Amino acid sequence: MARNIGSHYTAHRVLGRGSAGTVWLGEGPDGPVAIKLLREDLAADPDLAERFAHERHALLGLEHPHIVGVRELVVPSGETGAGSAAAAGPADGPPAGDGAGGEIALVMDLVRGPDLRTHLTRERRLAPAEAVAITAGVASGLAVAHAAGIVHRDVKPENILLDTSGEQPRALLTDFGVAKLIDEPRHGGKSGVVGTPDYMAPEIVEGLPPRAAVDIYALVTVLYELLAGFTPFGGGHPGAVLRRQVTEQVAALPGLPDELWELMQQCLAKAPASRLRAAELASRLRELYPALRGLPPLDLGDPTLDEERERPADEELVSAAPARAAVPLVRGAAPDSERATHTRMRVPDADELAGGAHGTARAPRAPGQPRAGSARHSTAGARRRRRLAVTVAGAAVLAALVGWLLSSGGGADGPAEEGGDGRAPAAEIAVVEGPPTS
Ligand SMILES: Nc1ncnc2c1ncn2[C@@H]1O[C@H](COP(=O)(O)OP(=O)(O)OP(=O)(O)O)[C@@H](O)[C@H]1O
Repeated sequence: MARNIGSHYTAHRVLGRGSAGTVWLGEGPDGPVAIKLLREDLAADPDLAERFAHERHALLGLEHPHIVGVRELVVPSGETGAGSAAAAGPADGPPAGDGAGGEIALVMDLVRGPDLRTHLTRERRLAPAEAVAITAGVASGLAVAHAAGIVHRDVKPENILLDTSGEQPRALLTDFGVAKLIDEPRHGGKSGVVGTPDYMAPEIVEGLPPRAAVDIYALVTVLYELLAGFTPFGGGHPGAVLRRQVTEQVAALPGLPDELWELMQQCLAKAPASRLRAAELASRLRELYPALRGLPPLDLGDPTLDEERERPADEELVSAAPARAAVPLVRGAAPDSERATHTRMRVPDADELAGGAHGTARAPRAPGQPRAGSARHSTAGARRRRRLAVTVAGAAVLAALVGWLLSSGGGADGPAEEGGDGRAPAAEIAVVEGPPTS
């Protein structure tokens, strides 16, 4: 049943769900739109509504062929920049944006086509030219955002939509600024980080404030994944992934032209200052594009075989995590026991922080050669893949925690054998698995 959103928009049916809310197919004065309605428990946070209202200008101001445009922001009445009022809908549908239900909704351009996760799952790996074209487009969108002082902070395949309505598919980055707004601490609250470990730049793990270079790191991680079918440091426990982000070097992808690989390595550098800026990344990728045309997807092995071998290890890992009361990904959210997994960790000492003994970065294999690690990065695994995101009370604490994690047994590749030593936990990482991507 249709519901009003603000005074100009109507939501018709659900297109998909994310961790922060539900996206609806809607209708507005200028035709079809997508409407992202934030979860009730998030929207009920007056600070969050205020932050969205405060960022209204930035959210609505980003216009670029590779960015999903935000047309309207509907926030509870009383907040600066509130959307227009309309009658509230029934409890089971999307409520209206008049403040009665306290809703926050982002009215966006409707993208006709799948998200990149869905596309990659279907294709297993993309041909270098396609992967590079997608990445170059998104990089050009990022360049505009970065020039406006906006860092995305959550670049990943789920947030890249493919418009397939034209002759050539066009990649568009969505969810700009949403991660930052949701992540910001309440007044007087603790600081924290929210992100998806596979794409999280090392400086975030180390507690530095996220700057534009984190988006470059994440985007080139996406490029790596499009080419390889798995991310450079993914697999297993999220804490282990975070530790690899900080300590391990990315494994080369056999069969990739040197120039492209060198570019990727530069953008995956641990030091943010070493990475290219978005505009340069876009133009360098476009320069490389003609030489890549006609190259087939990389031949790195059979992901189906990986799936068979790797899935049990992943499940063991989840069940090995100590059970705790559910802790939400997003601060203030209601726990969801069905999709939550958790781990808790103590602060390591200096020796432990040195880490490194349990390195788990995987070298790409020759065809047919099995790969140790998680099913999350195989294509078959991706079909069942649930996104992992991590939230940490105190980003600096995370920096210490991840170094400790593998050395004390939270690592992806040996969780069961290497249990904790019984020291009392002093801080924790809460891990929540998101719903399957639609
Ligand atoms: N502008 C849009 N046009 C068409 N479909 C969209 C649009 N924005 C999002 N969607 C679809 O809605 C679904 C949910 O999107 P949403 O951004 O809420 O979640 P997500 O990015 O998958 O996860 P999360 O928000 O947890 O990172 C996705 O499947 C996406 O393809």
